[in-house]
Amino acid sequence: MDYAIRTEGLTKTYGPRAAVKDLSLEVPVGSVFGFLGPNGAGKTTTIRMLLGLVRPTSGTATVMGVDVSRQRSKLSSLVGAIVEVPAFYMHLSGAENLRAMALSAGRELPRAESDRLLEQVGLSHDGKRAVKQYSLGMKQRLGLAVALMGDPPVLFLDEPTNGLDPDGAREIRELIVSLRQAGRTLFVSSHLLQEVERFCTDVAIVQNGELRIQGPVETLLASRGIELRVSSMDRARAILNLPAAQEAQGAGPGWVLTEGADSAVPATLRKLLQADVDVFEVRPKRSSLEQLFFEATAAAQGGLRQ
Ligand SMILES: Nc1ncnc2c1ncn2[C@@H]1O[C@H](COP(=O)(O)OP(=O)(O)OP(=O)(O)O)[C@@H](O)[C@H]1O
Repeated sequence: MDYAIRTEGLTKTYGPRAAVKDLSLEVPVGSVFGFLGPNGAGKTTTIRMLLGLVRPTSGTATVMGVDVSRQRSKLSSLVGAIVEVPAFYMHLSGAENLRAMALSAGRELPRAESDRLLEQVGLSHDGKRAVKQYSLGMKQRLGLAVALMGDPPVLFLDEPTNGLDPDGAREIRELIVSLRQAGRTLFVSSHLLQEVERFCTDVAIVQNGELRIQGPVETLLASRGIELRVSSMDRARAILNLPAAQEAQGAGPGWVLTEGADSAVPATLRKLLQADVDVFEVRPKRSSLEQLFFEATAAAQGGLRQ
């Protein structure tokens, strides 16, 4: 497995407090990696270290094989980032802003390239309008166009949908998926677990600067049994040998939960139907990131949280 980003024991302390503690991350090439955690968990500090903006207190981090502390000068061609909505020249157009930003970074941006960047972020038709007329979502997309200058293989987006309305957030999500399809790796920090579940391929959950869980979304949220909505819960439980009072784990009244894999569905249905128990719905019980997060953080707090 090739990793676009890898950290080992990454730590940043401010005075007596550790903002990030002993963090070891593995971000596969071509993934959309959700970096999740509540406010103050250490997400921004981690991103700043990975961008070479903050020096780690200890530990190592590489981006596309480049050590972020020792080879900082090589990082700029490898990464693009939006850490906050960038400060634009409000009276200039989107295209003019891109050219101005490129100039301030010491290079001329050919017209064809600014057109291509605007197209990539869905701003082709608005490139000539002044940025002061842009919505927050459009400004965020223009920020992404800035991050995409030089075509870096890795993009860092810190809370990219913060403050956006549902339409703006959806546009950013679609953009993230299309940027990944072009072969990039996207490292996306967020505290919005439900939202991230929709587009991330991999996630890490951090809390108080420490890693709680990481892995591919598909594996982490794998099926945890089968839920069936039946005409008689008592009889279904007796036939399937399920413990009584199982509602707490199931989806509520009328539903029973079996531990079988998806492949056990036909045999389970046959047993119930042969015993005259009607089955109205069958579905795999999947975990959600939210559930995973509460389980992971509760374990760290000695099981205090449900
Ligand atoms: N320059 C600094 N000096 C002192 N403490 C800091 C500094 N930067 C961050 N911290 C502290 O480190 C901890 C982690 O902050 P960080 O901003 O990385 O968290 P976050 O997960 O990005 O949170 P948010 O979602 O609120 O931005 C916080 O307790 C914060 O107060």
